Amino acid sequence: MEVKARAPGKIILAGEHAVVHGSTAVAAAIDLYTYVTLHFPLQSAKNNDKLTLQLKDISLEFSWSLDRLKEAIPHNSTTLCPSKPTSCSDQTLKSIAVLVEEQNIPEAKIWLSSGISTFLWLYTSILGFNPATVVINSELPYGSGLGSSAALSVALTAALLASSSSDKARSGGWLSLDETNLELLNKWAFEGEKIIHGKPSGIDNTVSSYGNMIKFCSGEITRLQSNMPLRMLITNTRVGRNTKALVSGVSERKRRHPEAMNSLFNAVDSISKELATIIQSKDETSVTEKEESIKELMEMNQGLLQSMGVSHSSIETVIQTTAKHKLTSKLTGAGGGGCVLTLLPTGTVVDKVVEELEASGFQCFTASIGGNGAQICY
Ligand SMILES: Nc1ncnc2c1ncn2[C@@H]1O[C@H](COP(=O)(O)OP(=O)(O)O)[C@@H](O)[C@H]1O
Ligand SMILES: C[C@@](O)(CCOP(=O)(O)O)CC(=O)O
Ligand SMILES: [Mg+2]
Repeated sequence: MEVKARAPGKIILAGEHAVVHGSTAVAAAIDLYTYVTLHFPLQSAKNNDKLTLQLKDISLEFSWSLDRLKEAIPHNSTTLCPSKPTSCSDQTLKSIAVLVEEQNIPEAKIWLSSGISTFLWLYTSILGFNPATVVINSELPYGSGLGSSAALSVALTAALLASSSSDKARSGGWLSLDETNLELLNKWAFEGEKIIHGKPSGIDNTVSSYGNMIKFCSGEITRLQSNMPLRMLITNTRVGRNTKALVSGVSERKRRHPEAMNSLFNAVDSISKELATIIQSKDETSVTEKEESIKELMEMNQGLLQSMGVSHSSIETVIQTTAKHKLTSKLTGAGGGGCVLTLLPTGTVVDKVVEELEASGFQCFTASIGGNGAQICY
């Protein structure tokens, strides 16, 4: 039996980092996905005593005996409760880290460790110690601000919950989830993000679960209906970084300068709320006027992110390059490298700016904004 799921990456239009500290943020799904396929062996099959993880686009495979997993991860199979999202305790995370270390991940790919830990926690928490081969394939760049960690947690959880549900009539295509299942999915995915992000806000897994565009503040979700064209150029600086470390760095700066940092967070909150209002507005304001306001809000948000200490010279190079073409850019996601968003006002011709950015070694692409959320396929 086989179950598939997919979940999108995302861009944060405004509010990253501040959203971890209770400010409003605006995010949208993009049409780059992480795919998860669960293959369950027949009872009679010889390999039905292990759990195998295949990371297709990275060409790596990991395998654990079910007995080894039972030793390390304290799950009582009789109390397995997929309907009750549970955090991975520090103690269990340490045991899971040993299971990951035993796999001898190549040094150059050691950044995978937290993703594999998330996989082990979510798999055993939702499906228990059952044999399977889990194949994961992603279109998203890793550690680049496009929410690959959230897409992993959401797609994996969607496949696991789908495989544990009773009605598995062949769907013949991608099916979206109902509100009840989306809520459960999002809560489990948030537990996965905690392992990778340390202290996630929840916006990434939420927009990956629900799709489209959302306004998010301390767990409160508002679905946004855009009433204007929004085209963004995404430039990957190809500078790797770690969201958990960057998020922790902002928290440390807040500990050292609480009042100043809270003022920054309040300013970001206002920017995100104004952005959401502009995107949804149906008044007679022209698209050009709305685009000019959005450019200004992006510029202000970028300045505040610099003050939080999460910009990077590569990001500044993209910003300066696009500014020469009268375009406005801001980092998206955790920063410190990763991806940069550039607003493309109606009628913008991007050839020249893309040529200049790629000549600097950056990778440019446009992704459609506000697509599907998590989907399953039997
Ligand atoms: N398909 C995947 N397979 C395994 N691990 C993944 C996958 N996608 C993401 N990850 C994990 O998530 C980490 C990147 O998450 P993060 O630092 O939050 O950056 P971002 O979410 O912007 O990509 C990777 O280092 C890896 O541990
Ligand atoms: C920095 C933050 O606001 C977004 C992180 O995005 P990403 O993992 O870099 O794609 C963290 C969070 O909201 O959990
Ligand atoms: Mg992430």
